[in-house]
Amino acid sequence: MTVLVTGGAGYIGGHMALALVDRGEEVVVLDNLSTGFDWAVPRQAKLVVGDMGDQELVARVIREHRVDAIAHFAAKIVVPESVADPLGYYLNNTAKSRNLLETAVLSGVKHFIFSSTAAVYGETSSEPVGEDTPKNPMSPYGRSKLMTEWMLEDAGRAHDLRYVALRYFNVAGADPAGRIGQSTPAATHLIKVAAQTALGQRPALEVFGTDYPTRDGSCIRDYIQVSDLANAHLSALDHLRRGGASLTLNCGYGRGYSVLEVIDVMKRVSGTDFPVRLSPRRAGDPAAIVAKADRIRAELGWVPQHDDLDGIVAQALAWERHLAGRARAA
Ligand SMILES: NC(=O)c1ccc[n+]([C@@H]2O[C@H](COP(=O)([O-])OP(=O)(O)OC[C@H]3O[C@@H](n4cnc5c(N)ncnc54)[C@H](O)[C@@H]3O)[C@@H](O)[C@H]2O)c1
Ligand SMILES: O=c1ccn([C@@H]2O[C@H](COP(=O)(O)OP(=O)(O)O[C@H]3O[C@H](CO)[C@H](O)[C@H](O)[C@H]3O)[C@@H](O)[C@H]2O)c(=O)[nH]1
Repeated sequence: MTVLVTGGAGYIGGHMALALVDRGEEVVVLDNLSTGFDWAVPRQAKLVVGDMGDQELVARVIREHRVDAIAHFAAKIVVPESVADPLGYYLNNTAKSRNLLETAVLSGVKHFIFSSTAAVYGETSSEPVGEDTPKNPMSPYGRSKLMTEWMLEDAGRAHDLRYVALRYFNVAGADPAGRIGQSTPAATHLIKVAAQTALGQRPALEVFGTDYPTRDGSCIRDYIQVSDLANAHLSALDHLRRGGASLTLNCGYGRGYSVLEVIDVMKRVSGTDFPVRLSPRRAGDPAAIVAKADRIRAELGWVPQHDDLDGIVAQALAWERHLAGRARAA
């Protein structure tokens, strides 16, 4: 039995590939390396460089590696880019996911895990956000993901395929053992950008909006550590292999931190008082989004191990230092 990890050369897929090989699973990664890195794939996993929408290639990989489950991470993930290039996002994230799903069904793969996102909810009035909250995605990125959830739901009803769709909240941190982390140089995620600023790689950290209706005026997010998230996928895989029913679950800790609170933690953990600029709101940012996080614990028995913002920030910082060392050595 082999798990096919699409997007396994990327940030979160790479942590999943690592979590799988760490517990002795056979893993094949399929990645087109558009934002991923071949060196991020664990050496015990096989890397196939190619496109997840290429049905001939995917069918061959499934056959040759006797794939029994697909963990589908491959996607374009930058919200403002999706606003500028919606059709590119619908092609890569929705149309190619359709192809992948069809290949899975035709090839007899019965277990499918999908990387969805809290971006499917959009601006919400309820806090924390439960899985049944009405979906109102604010960007083509969020819509491209919601459409894939719908395809999964329909395909699951029509075919012998069960799935777990995991809606990640804000993913951050790195492998606690320091083997991999978030490596995209132009990443826009707050904790990564704050780590780069603390190391002097950026002149200042911008706070996008301080006039939100929140406790300190800045946006509130639920930051989930990336290996905890990978472990949630392992639990999802075990659930499906046990014959469990299809599920759609939030992945978050159920607690929110504001942008200003995250900055304080980064300053304290790094010991650097880096410059911070108060800037206007960034388009498309909801004021607050925090997971209602009980369903995943009940359904999968998932128990987070790294629910600690100081630790998450320290991991992000350590990984950024590692990347700077790599760049100097290159
Ligand atoms: N990072 C977050 O905070 C976050 C939050 C919610 C959901 N997600 C979802 O998690 C998944 C992984 O995100 P990430 O942060 O690791 O991003 P990432 O950019 O690091 O990883 C995506 C990987 O997919 C690959 N890829 C993209 N299109 C492909 C294609 N057509 N064929 C083959 N490979 C392709 C890229 O090369 C890359 O390695 C995505 O589906 C994303 O929507 C991420
Ligand atoms: O330099 C920065 C970067 C971010 N922020 C703020 O920090 C918060 C978090 O922003 P991120 O860019 O880190 O994350 P988002 O909440 O925008 O989005 C992330 O989580 C979403 C789910 O909630 C989606 O899945 C999306 O793919 C993923 O990037 C936002 O209020 C943003 O305005 C800043 O103030 N300055």
